[in-house]
Amino acid sequence: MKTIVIATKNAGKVKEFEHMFGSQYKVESLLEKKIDDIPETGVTFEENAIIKAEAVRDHLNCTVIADDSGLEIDALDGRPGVYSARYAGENKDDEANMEKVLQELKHIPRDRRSARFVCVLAVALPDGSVHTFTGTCEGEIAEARAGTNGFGYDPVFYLPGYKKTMAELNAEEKHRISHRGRALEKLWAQGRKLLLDS
Ligand SMILES: O=P(O)(O)OP(=O)(O)OP(=O)(O)OC[C@H]1O[C@@H](n2cnc3c(O)ncnc32)[C@H](O)[C@@H]1O
Ligand SMILES: [Mg+2]
Repeated sequence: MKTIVIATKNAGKVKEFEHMFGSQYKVESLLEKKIDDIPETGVTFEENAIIKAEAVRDHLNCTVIADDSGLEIDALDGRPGVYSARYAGENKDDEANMEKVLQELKHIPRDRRSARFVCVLAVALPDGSVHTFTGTCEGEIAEARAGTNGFGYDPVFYLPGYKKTMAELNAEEKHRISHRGRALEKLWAQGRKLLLDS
């Protein structure tokens, strides 16, 4: 089976990639490789995805996929955005991040709680090229956490069409509509050849 390297140390993402690449690839991540933390110095998801993919590609000399993602809240002018992982502090605490968002939106009524998840996948190839694929998922910030599936901000991300938070969907349902699922769909449709040829 072919191996695909995902340049992430986020266990929640790894689980989703394992699910999505399914039987076709053996997924390896930075959880089991000795690679220093890569500073995410970009100001856009795309810049950060490219930084992570290229750094790991240059280190391992193979095809690498990186995922930079986050939550954009309209009432907060798009924050936390690229700072989603460290919104409440350097230790990347999902609970603290959600609490901060809920507090900041405490007095914001339902019709002004719109938000979206964004995911940019960057595929860096050994020939030096890099290709990006973007997916988004629209929703609202709930007034309280609900659900235990998924990871990160999923318990506070409410999907009006489903009357559930992202953390109340099962893995299949999340992948069908999520920012990551949609970005991967584009990668499959437009960039699959990149992976097959590499
Ligand atoms: O950089 P890597 O090593 O991949 O891991 P990370 O956790 O730092 O990942 P990002 O820099 O892309 O930051 C993403 C942030 O957005 C959150 N996030 C991304 N995708 C999500 C999803 O599907 N559901 C809930 N939260 C998500 C996640 O919890 C992080 O706080
Ligand atoms: Mg990160």
